[in-house]
Amino acid sequence: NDQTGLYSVFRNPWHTPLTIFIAVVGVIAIVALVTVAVLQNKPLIPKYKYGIVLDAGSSHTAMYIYEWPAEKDNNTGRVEQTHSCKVKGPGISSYASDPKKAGQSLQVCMKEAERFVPSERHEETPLYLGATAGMRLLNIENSTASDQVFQAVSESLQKSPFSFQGARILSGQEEGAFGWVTVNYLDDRLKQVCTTGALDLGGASTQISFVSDAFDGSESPNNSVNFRLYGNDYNLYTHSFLCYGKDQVLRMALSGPGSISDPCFHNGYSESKNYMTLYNSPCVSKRKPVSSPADFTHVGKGNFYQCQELVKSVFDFTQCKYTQCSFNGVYQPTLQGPFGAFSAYYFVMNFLNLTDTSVPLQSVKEALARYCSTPWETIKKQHPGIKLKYLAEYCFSGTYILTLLTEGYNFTSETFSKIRFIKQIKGSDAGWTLGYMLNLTNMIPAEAPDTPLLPHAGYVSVITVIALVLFLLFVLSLRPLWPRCSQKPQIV
Ligand SMILES: Nc1nc2c(ncn2[C@@H]2O[C@H](COP(=O)(O)OP(=O)(O)O)[C@@H](O)[C@H]2O)c(=O)[nH]1
Repeated sequence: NDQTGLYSVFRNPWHTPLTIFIAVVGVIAIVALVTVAVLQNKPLIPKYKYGIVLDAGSSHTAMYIYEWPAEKDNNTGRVEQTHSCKVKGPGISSYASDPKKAGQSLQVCMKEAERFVPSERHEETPLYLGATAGMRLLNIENSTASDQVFQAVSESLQKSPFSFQGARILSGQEEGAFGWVTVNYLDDRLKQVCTTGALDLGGASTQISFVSDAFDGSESPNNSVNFRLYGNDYNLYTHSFLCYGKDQVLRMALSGPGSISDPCFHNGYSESKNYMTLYNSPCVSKRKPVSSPADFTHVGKGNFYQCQELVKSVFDFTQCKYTQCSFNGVYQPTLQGPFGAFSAYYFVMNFLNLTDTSVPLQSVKEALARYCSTPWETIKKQHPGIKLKYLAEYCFSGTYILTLLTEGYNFTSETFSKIRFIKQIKGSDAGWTLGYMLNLTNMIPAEAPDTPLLPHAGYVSVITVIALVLFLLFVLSLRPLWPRCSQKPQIV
């Protein structure tokens, strides 16, 4: 008994086998809990999926490769453009007389895509070709030729290792709506009520798309597109003006009165051009004079204000059967919200150094007027690296853009400042291609996806803190077993 008593005085209660066992199991459990929480929620090694879209425009074709993390397909803002390739040569509609060449022209970019998309993903990567206004016009003019071009490009794309999903003409409404989806997706606006309008200027058509409180679709159902994205309903106004891309408007302006001595080209510019090539488009065929010479000399006289009047003459403001119209009798609700203007809007305004819309509209016009009145020789000397075809047209294109925005769409000096001229948003080009792919791959859900309560780092911290608290509680619960300072004198 005495012995036992002595032993109990010297015994460290932590050294009972049960306590040691519980302590070890407790520590292992906590370490395991934290490790599992960290590993389970750590983003896996990035594995990406890919999608390829070819934008067959009127003046050229461009290929875009998109990628997104394989395990998270439907979170906003996660699909990114990783590569783009400009196809050499003109748009596919220019190959009407030799369709095979349209198919061949795509091969260089398709080979590039094979290098940029990892080979184990080739087979499952969807590949789309969408054609816009150039092919819409060819289809109006000669539908057999348009079918042959599609046949040729489809055959060429089927040879690629990707999963070819078809080549087709996008309607103007789709082009406008998908451009709007792209801009708002990249801007992370799709979970919000306030969205950004989209202004797209091509060579053969132009699109305007925006959400307006004043528009419910009833006045002009053809201009209405309804979306349900991430749990929000959008009633989008969109219109595509065929023939109002800048290349076709240039033809219309040239074929009108005063076309030979042209205020939209610089003083000193003089080029011999062919009437046949000018009129070979359904946009201008009605304007063709009964008897015209084979060639004409296109002479510039560099006057912005006269150019503006000439450009205005291509718009019809005389008819409108709705409460309000933009032009050509097309309904347009009151403009609302910020706008992103891309494609040729950006190329032209960027070249002219006029992308800063905080500059008053009047000053923008004055700067363009000064540019237009600069002699052609001076312009060429100032910009030696620029393709002469583009260089010659910037005065016209800038004038057309300002006229379209202010006279056509009714932007005022105040609302003009809400336009942003953009090429890319967060590294991806603004245009219809991304929105088109997101739609076809069902990557934007109608309802908001369930988002985790906490971000990864926050989640791990909370788990760690809870584990520590549990451990402390556990240690405290063993309090009766803690060694105590004995009141009794210790016998040594
Ligand atoms: N200045 C300039 N213009 C360009 C460039 N790339 C395309 N464009 C012009 O921008 C317009 C875009 O046309 P595109 O996309 O082919 O036409 P869409 O099919 O009518 O949408 C055309 O008028 C082209 O000439 C560029 O790099 N610089």
